[in-house]
Amino acid sequence: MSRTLEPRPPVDARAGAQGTRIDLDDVCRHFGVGDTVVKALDGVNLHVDDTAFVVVLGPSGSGKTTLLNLIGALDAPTSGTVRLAGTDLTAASRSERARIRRHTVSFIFQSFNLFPGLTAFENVQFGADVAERTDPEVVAADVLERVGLGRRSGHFAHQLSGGEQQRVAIARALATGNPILLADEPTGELDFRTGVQILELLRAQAESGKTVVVVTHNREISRVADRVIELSSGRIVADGPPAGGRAAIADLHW
Ligand SMILES: Nc1ncnc2c1ncn2[C@@H]1O[C@H](COP(=O)(O)OP(=O)(O)OP(=O)(O)O)[C@@H](O)[C@H]1O
Repeated sequence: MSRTLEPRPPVDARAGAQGTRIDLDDVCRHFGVGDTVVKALDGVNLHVDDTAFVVVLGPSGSGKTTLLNLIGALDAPTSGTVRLAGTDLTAASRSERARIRRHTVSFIFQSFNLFPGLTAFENVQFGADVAERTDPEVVAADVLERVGLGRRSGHFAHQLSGGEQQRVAIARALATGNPILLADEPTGELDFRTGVQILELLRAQAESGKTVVVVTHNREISRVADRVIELSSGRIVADGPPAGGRAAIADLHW
């Protein structure tokens, strides 16, 4: 019996009226290491109020992953407030933060992080299960098709190329239906051609109504962003559209 996918709810219906909003006010994240304090983030103000493809750029150690972890409710700031889709994460209970992780944000990692003992289909279904989607199997089949891997659904991670694994990881994130995608160096382990395909897939998500935040040290990737946020030593040192205007993905080189 073939089943059809229920119409996807509009982004705002799942995440509340403020859907894809990200708000950080005066955020510091300091780590005590022995006698010293590492200021991973130091007075960050950031407001993303529309769906967009946002690239956070900065050298190693500038605070990119720390920022992503705070936006994704995986970590809490030392001071300041982080609000996601209108919910103040810094005032939220643990269960409220868990709800945000389930229904608002999804992560994509540099090293894919697929479950090796699960097939591509099962990895993707996991995303739908965690987000408590109705009919997770139908959702998984739909998103695997959308990332062009419908025919590889029975394959395990070790049977897939790096680019295919990253597409499965993106499908797993999409299967949640969550409105905000956070990607930490998603092309870092891929060759240029495959990296470009992954960027195209991520850009398409922003164009279909999600907010996509990509952190990278690769300045070339920032050329295709709607907005580029530059971090240096835990501070935002630039925030705006790419210098020279947004480039087409086909014009990238690295
Ligand atoms: N748990 C921790 N304990 C101590 N210091 C930490 C911790 N997490 C991060 N840091 C420090 O905070 C700073 C920012 O780290 P972060 O990982 O956010 O940088 P990054 O820009 O993502 O770097 P990379 O590009 O190398 O991944 C670094 O100096 C790092 O060593």
